[in-house]
Amino acid sequence: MTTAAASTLADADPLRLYDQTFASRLMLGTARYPSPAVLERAVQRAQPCMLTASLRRHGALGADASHGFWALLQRLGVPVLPNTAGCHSVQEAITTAEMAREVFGTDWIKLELIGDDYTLQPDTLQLPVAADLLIKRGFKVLPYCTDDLVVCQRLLDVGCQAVMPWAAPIGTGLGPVNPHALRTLRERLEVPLIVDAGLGLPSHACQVMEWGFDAVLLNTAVALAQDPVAMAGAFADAVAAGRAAYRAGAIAPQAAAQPSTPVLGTPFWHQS
Ligand SMILES: CC(=O)[C@@H](O)[C@H](O)COP(=O)(O)O
Repeated sequence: MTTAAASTLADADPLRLYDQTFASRLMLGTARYPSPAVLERAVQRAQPCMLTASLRRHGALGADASHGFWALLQRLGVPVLPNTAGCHSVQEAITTAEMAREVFGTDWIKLELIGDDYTLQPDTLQLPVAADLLIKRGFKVLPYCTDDLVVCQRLLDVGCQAVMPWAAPIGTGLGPVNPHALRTLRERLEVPLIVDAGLGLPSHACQVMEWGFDAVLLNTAVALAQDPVAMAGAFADAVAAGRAAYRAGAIAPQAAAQPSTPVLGTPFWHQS
């Protein structure tokens, strides 16, 4: 953490995941940026709490680019959250996680287990199996999952201390396609919930933070924006605004109009 202890751990409202606290509630992916320089500036602007990195992509870059990418991650000084992107089986995910632990020097892992190549929907039946095995091997697992309540409960049953439901399929930018399911998760689960994937606009991020989600993880909406650095900043501001609104306590919407101009002599509303 660099900036004045990151605003005193984001004004004493840190994100708590496993045994660690983080000042920011934004996680950023590192793929698909126009250049490493743009990625670097976007990260500097957004000040995310974690950066995801794919071991498979890292390995596929070739020696020079791979070293360059690793040097960039180290220079940025943001904790790395390796992922198991592209894995389709439990064994593949475990092997990839073990390699990522060595390469990136961290026990954190974003568990991605793809069940359908067209929608990139997670394999929700195998996810708890993989999470269970990874936790037993000492990993801090953040599983990318759907917004299915029972799947999330199973992931918590095997020891995940947070879950990452999607807003929409990866890379679509659709925003929360099933608000009811997401809000049900928030009502029923008392663990950190991170909305991961499918966010397209800062207002999507603000919306889910207003609902009480603890953080968001996104990549495409920033990396493919016309100005990724400005968009990174817009998302960081939106996440902070949504969190502040959640903590401030919103009014309940109601159908009937009520005058907001005080009646003479009763300038303040008070409960009787
Ligand atoms: C980078 C990463 O972890 C992605 O797999 C993640 O799910 C982000 O999705 P979007 O690209 O839709 O934001």
